[in-house]
Amino acid sequence: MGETLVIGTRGSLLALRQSEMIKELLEARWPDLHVSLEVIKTTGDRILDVPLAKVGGKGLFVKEIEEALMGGRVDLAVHSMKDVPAQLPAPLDLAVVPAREDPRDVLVSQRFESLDDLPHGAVVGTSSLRRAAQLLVLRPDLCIENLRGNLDTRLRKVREGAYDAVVLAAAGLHRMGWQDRITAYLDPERFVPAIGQGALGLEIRKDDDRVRALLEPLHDASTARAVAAERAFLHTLEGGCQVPIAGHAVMSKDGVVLTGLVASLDGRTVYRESAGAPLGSEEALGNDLARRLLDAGAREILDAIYSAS
Ligand SMILES: NCc1[nH]cc(CCC(=O)O)c1CC(=O)O
Repeated sequence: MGETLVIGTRGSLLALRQSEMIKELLEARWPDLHVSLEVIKTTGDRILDVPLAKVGGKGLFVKEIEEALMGGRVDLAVHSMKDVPAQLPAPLDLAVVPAREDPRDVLVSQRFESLDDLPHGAVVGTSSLRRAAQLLVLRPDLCIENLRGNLDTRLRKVREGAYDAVVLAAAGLHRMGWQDRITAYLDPERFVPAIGQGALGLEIRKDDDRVRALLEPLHDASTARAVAAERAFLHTLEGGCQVPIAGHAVMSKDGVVLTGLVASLDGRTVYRESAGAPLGSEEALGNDLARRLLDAGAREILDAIYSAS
């Protein structure tokens, strides 16, 4: 009998797929290692009929898994990075960040070819305030309707015609092998992705050197830098996934360029800027860009949203 490692995971098809992928990579790299999955139900999985923005609180999809990690019931949590709040519990560490999947959002529609092709007043389903606000920036005439549920549920609802289109993350569809459902990729300059979208975060106990060493070969330094810039931006804005905030970093050989956006819920007011920095200054870049947006007027948008909720 070799070594064992237990992954704590949500039970959604996408979460299971992502955890399976990490299990396969680890077992391929360490032939004596046996990895098992332990499914944990999170608050976000339990409350499916309420818009996430109304459920409130940060980390709805990670909290129970982090508790299992801290309690020693599991050794590793495989999260979608975009579900992980900027601030982690002190005993835990996002130790390893594997190479990023496609960070873009995509449009999925049965009848229309693109965002511009949607008819006036078309019904688009999303429960993301970020997606809703950016849809309204580009197409103020659209009718945004709340749509929660796992990826498979959302795809079924658009297929059944309950919505003219939905917006989803390319990464989830790619990982599930459902890329044939994608109608159009949205340009990340025009439709800015969520902080951490397309990246996974491997979370462990900070003092667990055994698991840290096992995961080490899966780390991608370039993705980690991009995500560090995006998460510093989020941290300084003090945002959860319940506010219309977007951030996307692109790495080059010698630097990083970060685009950040804060929009009002109706998409009528948008603050958006890009800035670059040399490698190694990702956190400062994210913090600075957030402060610039706050000073430009984003603070008023966020204050209004937080005081209303
Ligand atoms: N909000 C749920 C969620 N969390 C991560 C992904 C996609 C995978 C990723 O971004 O890595 C999704 C689905 C979606 O937004 O379409």
